[in-house]
Amino acid sequence: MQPDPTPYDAFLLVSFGGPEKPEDVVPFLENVTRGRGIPRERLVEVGEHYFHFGGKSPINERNEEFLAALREDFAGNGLDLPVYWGNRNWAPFVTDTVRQMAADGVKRAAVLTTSAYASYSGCRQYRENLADAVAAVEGAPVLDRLRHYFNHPGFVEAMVDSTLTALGELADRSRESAHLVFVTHSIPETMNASSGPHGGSYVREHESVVEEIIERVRLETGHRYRHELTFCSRSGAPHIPWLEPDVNDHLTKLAEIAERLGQERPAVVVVPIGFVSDHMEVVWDLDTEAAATAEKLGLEFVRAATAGIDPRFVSMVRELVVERAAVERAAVDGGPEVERPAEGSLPACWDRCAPGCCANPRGARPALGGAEQ
Ligand SMILES: CC1=C(CCC(=O)O)c2cc3nc(cc4[nH]c(cc5[nH]c(cc1n2)c(C)c5CCC(=O)O)c(CCC(=O)O)c4C)C(CCC(=O)O)=C3C
Ligand SMILES: [Fe+2]
Repeated sequence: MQPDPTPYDAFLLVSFGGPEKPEDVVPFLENVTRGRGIPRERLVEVGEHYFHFGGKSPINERNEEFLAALREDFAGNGLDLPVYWGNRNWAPFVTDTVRQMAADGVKRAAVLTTSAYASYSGCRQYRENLADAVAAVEGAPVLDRLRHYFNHPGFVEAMVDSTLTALGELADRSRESAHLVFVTHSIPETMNASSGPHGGSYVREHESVVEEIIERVRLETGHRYRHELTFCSRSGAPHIPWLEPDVNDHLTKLAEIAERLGQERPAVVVVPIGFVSDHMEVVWDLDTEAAATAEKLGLEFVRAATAGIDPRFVSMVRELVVERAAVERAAVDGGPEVERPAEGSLPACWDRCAPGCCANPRGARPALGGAEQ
């Protein structure tokens, strides 16, 4: 059966954006941090990460690969929707893309952001970007932001498999005693406290993904692995608390504990559940920095793959579009209840955010995709 995309006539992927060349790095960082009170030293340091890779972030190429995979998946499954792409911080900017969509006659589009979890940075700020774009473009299409997918089977299963594959890369003798070190982007504690409709969603959603992966890996291997949720890419002023432990500190602690107990140092599998593709945080903070920390500490280190263009993750996007289309049709014609798959302890995420969900620390601004729309 052909999937029915009605009421949608387009799909829009919204992402973070990244620099393409050395001259882009400083203006990109200015876009990201405008009005955010990030210390200059931190910007210089992060700039170095980009210069280390020739001034080019991998994120745009990863998104282009993802878009190509989406187009192929949509076409192969009879979902006849044009696919667009816009970013918050670098070209193609969301507003320019929305202008193009209006020019192409798009009336209503389903929108996926590349962040899987609730938080101001990963949710409401994108909703503000969408509101800004719609306000700036005459005749802009209606934009429906799709639900967060951290617990969608397409994401969870891709991450379970990448974890199993990474475990398989460890030496046989170190496998069972290995630690799974889950990693996501650190955010200020206050941003976690205001994430989701009642606060704390950012950490809670990650914890549910961690538990689900641990349990699924146990079903596959018969072994419940020791694990921890850790954080990377801390930014901001030093006196402002951000989520911890930092991944490097955690690796250091694992080595110290082994030392104290007179045990062999454990192998570690780093599982980047907070990042959907190999962008700068993954290739720098994990593959470069955390790998060097592990090497210095004498810990065997493997980094699990990100969801990337895993076919289940790609199909998930199509399934979310078709699901939301059915939800929107049912709201109009009272059609049957729509199945909304989700794995683990939390239900499928809401489609429209409640008022105040992932509150803006700088005060309320217009945001699309709220319950009032
Ligand atoms: C939750 C979250 C996600 C995941 C959700 C999502 O995907 O949106 C994310 C993604 C990303 N963050 C990225 C890059 C940066 N993030 C920064 C700064 C910050 N991130 C924050 C949070 C998040 N960030 C926060 C609270 C700040 C402090 C400033 C502020 O309050 O806004 C800075 C400034 C320098 C610094 O402070 O580190 C940079 C350069 C890139 C691109 C990487 C590439 O180029 O491949 C991506 C995908
Ligand atoms: Fe970030």
